[in-house]
Amino acid sequence: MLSAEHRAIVRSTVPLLEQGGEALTTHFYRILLDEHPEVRPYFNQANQATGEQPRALANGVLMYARHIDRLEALGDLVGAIISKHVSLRIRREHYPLVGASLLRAIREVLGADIATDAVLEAWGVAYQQLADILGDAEEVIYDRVASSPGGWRDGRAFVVAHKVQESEEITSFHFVPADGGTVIVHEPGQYIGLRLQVGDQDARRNYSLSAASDERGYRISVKRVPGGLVSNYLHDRVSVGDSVELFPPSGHFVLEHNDRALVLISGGVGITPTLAMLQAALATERPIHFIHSARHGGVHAFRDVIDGLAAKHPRLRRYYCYETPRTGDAEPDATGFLDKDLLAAWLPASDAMDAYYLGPKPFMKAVRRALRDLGVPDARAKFEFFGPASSLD
Ligand SMILES: NC(=O)C1=CN([C@@H]2O[C@H](COP(=O)(O)OP(=O)(O)OC[C@H]3O[C@@H](n4cnc5c(N)ncnc54)[C@H](O)[C@@H]3O)[C@@H](O)[C@H]2O)C=CC1
Repeated sequence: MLSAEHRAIVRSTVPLLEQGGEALTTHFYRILLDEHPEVRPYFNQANQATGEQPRALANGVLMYARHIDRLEALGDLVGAIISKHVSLRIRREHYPLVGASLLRAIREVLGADIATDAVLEAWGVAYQQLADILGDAEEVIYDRVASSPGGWRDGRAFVVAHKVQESEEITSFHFVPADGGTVIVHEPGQYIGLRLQVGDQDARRNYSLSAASDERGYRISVKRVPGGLVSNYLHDRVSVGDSVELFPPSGHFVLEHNDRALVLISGGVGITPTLAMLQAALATERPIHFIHSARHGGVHAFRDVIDGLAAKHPRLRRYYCYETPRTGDAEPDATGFLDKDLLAAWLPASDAMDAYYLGPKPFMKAVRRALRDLGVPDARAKFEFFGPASSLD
């Protein structure tokens, strides 16, 4: 049971975590992955290398410690973590491994003078509280999804029904269940967990679903990431008829249904969830502004699809921005980086819209700043970003 004294100790470690949180979590991940190789499939090694994963965890730990007296203030962060865990099928038995590694890392990085037995005890109890909150919420979702029409628990075998090259670097995969059954209807914006055996490695990844659900299957659209284990394997080795294992859809970056104009702003492969959102919104009467940035025409996926929809639905306006167009590219609406001036010209009135945006981090930073400058309230500008939102400021 987390006592007032435990809470006080945890709170007092916040400044230390703020200074050294990343060093701590980098060390923590090293301990966890070295001593428990069985959890490696849950972590994308590319995100480890860039420091994204340790950073995201540092943020989570810090926010938790800061709000230990008022956990409800964590709001969206807890939902995002739970969604991520659910999509990778994190189980209760994983939490003690993480907890033990975290405590050891605290002791080794901070040293015994700071990380006293009392500090470690307080963090041990606090971590257990967090593990219980997350573990309980995750079990509820696993049960609910398993008992929904088309739902399932754990992994389910799917077969690749179509594989479609969408650009020089993005390829779509349509999966249908190997058992011939239906699938749970996902919300536009959600992602799915995929489990693959790549050589002797068991790998798990999330991919945004790039089409609205039709109960028969799912589509993801994957960018080939240089050096990426799973994306290259999918592009080069996975073909029609092959099997993959999927975990049920999850994620809370989802389209909110209302009458306001819908603004979808994406950069690169960040286009994927906006495609599912667009499809869903086209079934309503909402005006839609679809804004997409690509480096050039060769890597611009789904242009034909969007152009076709815009020709059919006059309330869909589409705008494309190419950073550096190549000779022979179809004409974009603007060149260079998407910025405030372009958005000002392309957006509807700021008080009558909901914006959703995602793409690479510098793009998201630029869009966030521009939307704020244009008077779009943060509550009307939603984004998906697996790291501290403050790092977008
Ligand atoms: N569900 C999710 O959260 C998803 C997230 N993503 C993220 O989206 C990102 C997409 O990356 P890529 O396709 O590699 O992008 P990319 O490198 O091809 O760039 C996409 C666009 O962003 C623009 N851009 C870059 N820096 C900019 C800046 N400072 N200001 C304005 N525009 C800028 C580029 O000009 C380009 O037009 C990935 O980092 C991925 O993590 C992608 C899919 C789903």
